[in-house]
Amino acid sequence: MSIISVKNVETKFGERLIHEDLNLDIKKGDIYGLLGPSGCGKTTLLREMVMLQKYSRGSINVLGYDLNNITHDQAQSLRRQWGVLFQAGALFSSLSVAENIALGLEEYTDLDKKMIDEIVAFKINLVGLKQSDGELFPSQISGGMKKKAALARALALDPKLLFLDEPTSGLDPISARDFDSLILKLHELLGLTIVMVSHDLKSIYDTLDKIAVIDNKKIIYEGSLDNIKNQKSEFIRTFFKANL
Ligand SMILES: Nc1ncnc2c1ncn2[C@@H]1O[C@H](COP(=O)(O)OP(=O)(O)OP(=O)(O)O)[C@@H](O)[C@H]1O
Repeated sequence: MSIISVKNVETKFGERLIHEDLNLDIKKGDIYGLLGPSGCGKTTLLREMVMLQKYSRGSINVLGYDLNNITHDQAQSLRRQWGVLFQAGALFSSLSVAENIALGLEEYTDLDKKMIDEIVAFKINLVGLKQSDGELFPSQISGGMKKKAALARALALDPKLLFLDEPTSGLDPISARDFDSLILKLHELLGLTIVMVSHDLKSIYDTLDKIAVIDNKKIIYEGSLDNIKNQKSEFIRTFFKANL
């Protein structure tokens, strides 16, 4: 069953064409990677899937909703069903880790404070942080802890779908591998479908089930990593050189 279906999507910024006729299908339970050279439009596609960016042609269907024909209420309901961990979506520096995680629960639910506190404590534990970390502010925690806190925030509303934009970028190799393990654990534990943009080859091989490679405005490959070695693209050959 497709959780996300992208059909003939074209994206333009002014006269500049970024995507031309993109087609891809993400199945329930996949950990699906969007790869490609810098500037090919991976983040833009992710932003289109979560309604933060408009495309100029084609259609995107997410969890059964056609994003071209969606009411305000349906869009709100859809936003509750996914979690997002974007590079730019940093934690609010004036709020503690726990307050950051509680934000979505306060905005989208009418749960009382005691219930919200309990859910926040559960999510802190789920991502492998200590309860005492919840009282700290973003400036007081490491890069790896910030990613975990942002992940706990993304998971606050028990999403079915998780969008991650270069989740291991900026992390040292140990923290990056730790984050990969966490993603795999959460995928199994929560039955999530995960869409991830990544440049991290180790992370790509350790976590992804399926990939789409965008290059020169098009999807030049969609499939498993096993078949990647048969592809003739210059980007694929250079990028995967170490593993071919
Ligand atoms: N809001 C915008 N207005 C104009 N151009 C934009 C906008 N957002 C992105 N772009 C351009 O679209 C292209 C694709 O950007 P995008 O961030 O999606 O690439 P990417 O593949 O994620 O890159 P990277 O791997 O470096 O993060 C870039 O050339 C970027 O400058």
